[in-house]
Parts: sequence; structure tokens; C-alpha cells
Amino acid sequence: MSIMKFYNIFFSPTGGTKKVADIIINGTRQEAEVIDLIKDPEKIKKLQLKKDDVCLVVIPSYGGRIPSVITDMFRNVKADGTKAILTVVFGNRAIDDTLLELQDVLEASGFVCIAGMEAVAEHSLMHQFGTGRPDSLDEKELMGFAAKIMENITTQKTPEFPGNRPYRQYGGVPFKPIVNKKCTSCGLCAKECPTGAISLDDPKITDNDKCISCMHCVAVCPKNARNYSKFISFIAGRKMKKICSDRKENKLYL
Ligand SMILES: Cc1cc2nc3c(=O)[nH]c(=O)nc-3n(C[C@H](O)[C@H](O)[C@H](O)COP(=O)(O)O)c2cc1C
Repeated sequence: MSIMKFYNIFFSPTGGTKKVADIIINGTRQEAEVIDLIKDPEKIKKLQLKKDDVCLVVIPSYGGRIPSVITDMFRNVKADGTKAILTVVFGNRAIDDTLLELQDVLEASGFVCIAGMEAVAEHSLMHQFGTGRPDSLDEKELMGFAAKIMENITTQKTPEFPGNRPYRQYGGVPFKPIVNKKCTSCGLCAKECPTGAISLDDPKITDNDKCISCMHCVAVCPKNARNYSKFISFIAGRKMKKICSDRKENKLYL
């Protein structure tokens, strides 16, 4: 079977997910069209997919679930049997039901999910977990996973992904960005916020109900004017230490 087109579709608020996506694409040895769901949210809406296209879809796990915006982003995508390679990136705790939920979202749009991966990246809220990952060991392993998937690319079968339905309950985390005096109201954070939680008129105002704590605003701010409470991070980190400190594995589902 010939592959018409390969797509690298990722949602990466603070860059860890993108690192994993780039390593996997490298491992496939394919030229891929990039769809950055945050920088260019319009692109996915205009996507015309064919049956012999392949989409690598890479997203982070939030509370063992897919980030809530992902469902909406894929709602109007029409995939016509297009193959999807699912990858969930996590901060060295666990992915729980994330892969299964991503499978359900993609199948509802007409994708056939032919492979899946779990990959560790540095935790974007508690950087003491998964620090420096993906590292060179991860890179080697993920490249190997990608090569194995390519050997099997003609398959139409969906492997069994881990997780349960109904999915784990997730009500968000108490990490919300705080604005400091360095903010010049340039509006970059508001423009790029994936949930539109930051006011375009006054970027100092964030709607905490809309905010999914992805920390993209913190990552893109050119003035370092946004962050979250280090105190909350310290308390949460202490609670999570036991389950997040040992080195977690990357996994392949084929
Ligand atoms: C709101 C939120 C919830 C998270 N929940 C989990 C989790 O349940 N398990 C886990 O291992 N990592 C969790 N993480 C860590 C991210 O999955 C991980 O750091 C990922 O690399 C973030 O992607 P990014 O670097 O592209 O922003 C969470 C991060 C955030 C921001």
C-alpha cells in the first residue's frame, strides 16, 4: 500500500509533546505535514483526509484523560478510514484512560487506530517528575517503536489499548496562571490560549473556569509575566512524590 500523505498532528502547550512527536516522525522516516493544534487551530478544520493517509496524533494526558479541548478539535474532522497512530505523552505518573478516550474520539471521526504509544516527558506542572525526558534512551526506544509501526503500516487492525469506560473522573487541577507586574498586555498569551480563557482586551484577566491549566501562556510569554503558585506546586509535588519518582516506561501497542 502506498501512503498518500503523512501528518504530524500534536497538541503541545509547553513543548514536551512536540518533542515526542518529532522523535516519532524521525523514526518513521516519512516527510510529514505538521498540524500544530495550538499555533494553527484552523488547519485541522480544513483538513481533507484520504483513506491511504496516515495521521500521527500526539497529545498529553491530563488527569488520565485527553485535554478537554481535543474532543472539539476533532469533532468535524472527516477521516474516511484514514489510519491513525495514537501517542499519549505523560509526566511520569500514568495515562489511565487517555489512549482509550483518544481512540473513541478518533473513531467517531472515521479514523482507524492502527497503533498506539505511551511516552514520558517532563511534567509540565511539577518539573521534578520526568525531568529531562524524553532523553537519549527514550529517543532510541521511540524511534524503534516508530520503525515497528512502519513495518506493520498496511494493517487495518486496532490493537487493544489500556483503560476503562466510563473514563476516570477528572475535574481539573488547582494550578491557574497568575500575572505579575512584568506583563505589558502584548496579548500573545490571549491570542494563543487554546481555550480562549484569557481576555483579548485585557490579558491580565483569565477566566479560571475556561482555563485547563495547560501552561501554554506561561511558556509563550516573552516577559516571563505569567506563572502559577509555587506553593501549590510544592504541596502537590509532595503528595505525588511516591507515585511519580521511579522511572516510568514508554509503551507500544501494536
Ligand atoms: C493539567 C495537567 C494535568 C496532568 N495530568 C497528568 C497525569 O494525570 N499523569 C501524568 O503522568 N502527567 C500529567 N501531566 C503532565 C503532562 O501530561 C506532561 O507534562 C506533558 O508532557 C505535557 O505536555 P506539553 O509539554 O506538550 O505541554 C499533566 C499536566 C497538566 C498540565
